[in-house]
Amino acid sequence: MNVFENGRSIDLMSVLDNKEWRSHYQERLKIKYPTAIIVSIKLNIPGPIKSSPLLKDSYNFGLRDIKQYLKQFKIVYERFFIENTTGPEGFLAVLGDLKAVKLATISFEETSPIGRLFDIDIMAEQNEQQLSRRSLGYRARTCFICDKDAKTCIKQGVHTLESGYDAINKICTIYMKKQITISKQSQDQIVRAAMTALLYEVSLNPKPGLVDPVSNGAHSDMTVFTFIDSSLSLQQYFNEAYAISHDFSGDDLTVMFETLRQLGVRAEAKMCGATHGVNTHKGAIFSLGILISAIAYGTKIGGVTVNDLQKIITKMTVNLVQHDFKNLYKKKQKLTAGEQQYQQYRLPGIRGEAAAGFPIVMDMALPFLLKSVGSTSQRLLDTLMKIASSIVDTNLIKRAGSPDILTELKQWSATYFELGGSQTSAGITYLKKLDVEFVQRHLSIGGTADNLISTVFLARLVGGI
Ligand SMILES: CC(C)(COP(=O)(O)OP(=O)(O)OC[C@H]1O[C@@H](n2cnc3c(N)ncnc32)[C@H](O[C@H]2O[C@H](COP(=O)(O)OP(=O)(O)OP(=O)(O)O)[C@@H](O)[C@H]2O)[C@@H]1O)[C@@H](O)C(=O)NCCC(=O)NCCS
Ligand SMILES: Nc1ncnc2[nH]cnc12
Repeated sequence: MNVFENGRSIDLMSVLDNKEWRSHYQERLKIKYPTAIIVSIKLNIPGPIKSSPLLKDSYNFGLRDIKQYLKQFKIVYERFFIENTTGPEGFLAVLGDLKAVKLATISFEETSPIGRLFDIDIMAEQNEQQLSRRSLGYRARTCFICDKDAKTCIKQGVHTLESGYDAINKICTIYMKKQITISKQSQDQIVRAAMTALLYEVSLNPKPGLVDPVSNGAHSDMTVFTFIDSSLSLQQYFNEAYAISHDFSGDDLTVMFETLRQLGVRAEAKMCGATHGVNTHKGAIFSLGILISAIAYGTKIGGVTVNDLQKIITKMTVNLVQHDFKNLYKKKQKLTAGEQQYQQYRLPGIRGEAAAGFPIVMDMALPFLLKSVGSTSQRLLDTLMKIASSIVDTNLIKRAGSPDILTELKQWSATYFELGGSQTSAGITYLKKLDVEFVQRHLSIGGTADNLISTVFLARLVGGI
């Protein structure tokens, strides 16, 4: 997730003008609400980009939290300027003790994962000075990169803007993932969501090089019917994956994963039986199996956040990359594309994705899909191309014969979005053109399709599609 994406840079003059405007606004509120405490809430974002769609989302989520921290006080006025190019900000007038209000906002700053990005000023008509953290015995705000005094780091220019952006991205990504919760659902609901995801993905058109109801893309051995047969053959596996994980009571989640893998071997064989030997869903068997297993385990008692789901998955797959890729040179059988690419380029492929907790799906594609607008088809096409912007698709690399193809994939994705994506006829025409090019060059983005399947599955479970 890049929270600065689609953000516009502003100049120093605008920042200074905004500061003056804020100060006047505060003064006016102090006069209008002489017995209230005025709370100014803005984001603390270094650099020229102060606003973007995701920064506005982060602000809105944080605001909801701040109001929770202030719930014991009566709010008599509130006004927010979310669209300000200088960054979202707003004002509250609350009735209560100045110190108590300040302590509540400090508590938000210190305990909420997104609190560090917020700058909250408290003032009242009777107090000339703003109440500071220090005056209440708290240390000054810390730098979100190195944890030292923020003011010193800023003054001395200790960090690059890039490292600041990285830190902000991390804070926002974790925070957003904590906001997405998969509630406890029945085995049937989970399995249905997996089946839905498989069928939605193959029904989507136009996809570059992939199979859909209109075209077989760059796959001469598959049609949409092969995918329907393949999908239906997996229903029992999904049920089993859920059952073994729901019943798992040990602490070592790699044991649960090992059991799952044995089911996966059988599911792959069943898929091959249903498709007459064609690999339609090998990646999806692996990824959806892990997701179902982690959800079944994580929702035994109640809901699980996407952040916690990721933690479960990384515990399940902690040894996966080392285990699967050790001694490849001794292997008698022909190496798979994934193994061969690890040996040649050190690309960890789908195993690496799993071991990292599927970051493309959970950090990027899921929040993107949940926020996307338009018809189901438009939302899924945009999500597919979003995934294409950062995936290391080993299926594509295998077809192209080199990882250099990833640079082209990034560019295709960027051009698609520059043209307006699925919302414009230019974007759709471009996808159709890409499909023709993929077929001519015998390219396919099977890994990207698998990531879309995982994303739709999760979105379905959180009611986002
Ligand atoms: C770990 C396993 C999934 C398998 O590993 P393996 O080494 O056998 O496979 P990989 O080559 O690593 O590829 C795995 C499939 O994952 C998809 N994928 C690729 N990149 C990513 C990514 N970044 N994130 C997620 N998923 C990704 C991709 O699947 C799609 O492509 C399929 C078509 O591929 P292919 O068979 O090569 O067919 P074609 O392109 O048509 O080539 P030709 O036929 O023309 O030559 C399509 O089905 C999509 O699903 C990769 O294929 C797992 O199987 C495993 O654990 N294996 C170890 C043994 C085992 O325990 N097996 C039991 C199963 S749990
Ligand atoms: N629609 C599709 N076409 C080709 N390979 C895929 N793997 C997963 N979905 C696919």
